[in-house]
Amino acid sequence: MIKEQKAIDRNNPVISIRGLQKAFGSLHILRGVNLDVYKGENLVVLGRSGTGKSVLIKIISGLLLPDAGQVNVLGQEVAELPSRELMELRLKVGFSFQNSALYDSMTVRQNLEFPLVRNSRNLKRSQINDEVESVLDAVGLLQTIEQMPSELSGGQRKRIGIARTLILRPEIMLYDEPTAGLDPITCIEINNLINEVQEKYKTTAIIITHDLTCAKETGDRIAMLLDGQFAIQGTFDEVFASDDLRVQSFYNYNFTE
Ligand SMILES: Nc1ncnc2c1ncn2[C@@H]1O[C@H](COP(=O)(O)OP(=O)(O)OP(=O)(O)O)[C@@H](O)[C@H]1O
Repeated sequence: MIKEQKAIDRNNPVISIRGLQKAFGSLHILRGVNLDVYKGENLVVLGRSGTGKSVLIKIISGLLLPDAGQVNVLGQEVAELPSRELMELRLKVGFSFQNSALYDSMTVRQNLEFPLVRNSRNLKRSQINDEVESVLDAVGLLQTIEQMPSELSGGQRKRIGIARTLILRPEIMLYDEPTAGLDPITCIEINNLINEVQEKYKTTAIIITHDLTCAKETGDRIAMLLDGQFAIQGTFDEVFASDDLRVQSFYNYNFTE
């Protein structure tokens, strides 16, 4: 099922990138990336392994510095922010890591309380409980609240990882390979969850994936990273109607539906 098209305000980018370059030694990964991500959209970034997708979202969240170019997130130039402002911006940018490791020695409740208590020190016990329960309910796992991570399935752990990012109510969600290593049914559940999060929390998201079903079902727009630049952007159908051979071979090797 292709995601329904929705109205997107293209005058209002929450992420705006111009001329972004990043190299590691002689390896030039990002070679003049331009990208706008608009409020409320799910943008899927596709690209072969090693093309720099994770590097891109690490730069957006201030975890890595660019070599050149502008990276504006929620109205601020990330590379120019003093550390305190960068910390504040990071709270608005939720990063759901590929291997969203939970603390094994803590219950689900404690795992979710941890970022909340660390970042919002003045919350009352009852507010913390409410927040934890609300976000767990949103990912459909309220019943696991007192369980240990080892008692959960891979898909459930992934959902709790997303809940842990959501609990700080970020304006932007960055998902790094959200369906990697999951079986097809669990992938569908995670795709649905990404769309539910967008609806319920009105987040803007960048979703990095190799999984074309995930791209089709979660992406309002797709951007393909090819040779260090976003050469092609559009809806899923628009991107894969391209006769660019790099796009065609990506499709043929990755689409399994
Ligand atoms: N901190 C770093 N130091 C040196 N090289 C790095 C660093 N981070 C990433 N790289 C290199 O940059 C390239 C792009 O890495 P990145 O993780 O962004 O790829 P990717 O497109 O996300 O790939 P995959 O789909 O396999 O996760 C790789 O060659 C990687 O080895």
